[in-house]
Amino acid sequence: MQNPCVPAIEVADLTQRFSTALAVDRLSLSIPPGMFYGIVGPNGAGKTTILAAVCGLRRPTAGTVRVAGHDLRTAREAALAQLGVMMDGLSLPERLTAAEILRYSAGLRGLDDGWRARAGDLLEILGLDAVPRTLIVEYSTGMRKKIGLALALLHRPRVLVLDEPFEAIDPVSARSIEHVLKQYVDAGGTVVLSSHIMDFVERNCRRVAVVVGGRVLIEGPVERVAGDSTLNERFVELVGADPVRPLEWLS
Ligand SMILES: Nc1ncnc2c1ncn2[C@@H]1O[C@H](COP(=O)(O)OP(=O)(O)OP(=O)(O)O)[C@@H](O)[C@H]1O
Repeated sequence: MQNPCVPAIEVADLTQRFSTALAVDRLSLSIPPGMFYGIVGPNGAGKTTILAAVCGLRRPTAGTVRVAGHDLRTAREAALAQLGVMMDGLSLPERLTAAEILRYSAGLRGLDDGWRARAGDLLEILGLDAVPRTLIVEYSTGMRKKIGLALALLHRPRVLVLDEPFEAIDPVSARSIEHVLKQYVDAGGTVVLSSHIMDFVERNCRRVAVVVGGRVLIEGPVERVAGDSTLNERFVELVGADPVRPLEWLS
């Protein structure tokens, strides 16, 4: 259990400039420990860029990130030790099986023997035990997500950062993953995730930040952000629905 007075993640004035784009613009967020926290926004809003900075995968142009009180710039090792990360594009040893990659990760992290039971549980719950000889290189997109989640959880981090965890995941697996994440939060962990699945965010997240153009448009308890609408309706209202004109060539 984390100290309830110390935010799980604290982002202050985060700015990320790419050559052609200002992806994140002086963004600040304080994410309390022990809850699901959702970051939502339209395509290109900056969600992945924010999460990459939070995980120390990209050094921001400006601003600070603290993980459980540890500044990523001045106490990087302590900050990263608190984190489990699942993001697309993280490279995996492609010629290993799921069990081998978990063993490899446990060795790299110097985990004590308890990792074996956790690895077995994770492989079973995520359905990866059904394909014990399949190499990562042969995995589908959804299977890669699942092994990514298992790797993120193996060392029992205090904060899990998940970029689009349900993208490409079938409904049965999604339910298993939701169950695992709920248990993790019930045990005091913090899940910070980006998602386009408003239904999931509404059902599970205690707080949500709506990010547009690299800035926070609105942040707060999900029921307050949603107001009298569903979160999905509120999102469309906030972000602005594109007018849909009929395409004559389709009729
Ligand atoms: N490596 C990069 N180089 C240049 N521009 C980038 C790079 N990565 C992201 N961007 C730009 O930064 C902005 C934010 O992108 P980001 O991927 O963070 O958005 P997102 O909210 O995660 O989008 P999506 O919902 O589509 O995944 C976009 O304009 C994108 O084109």
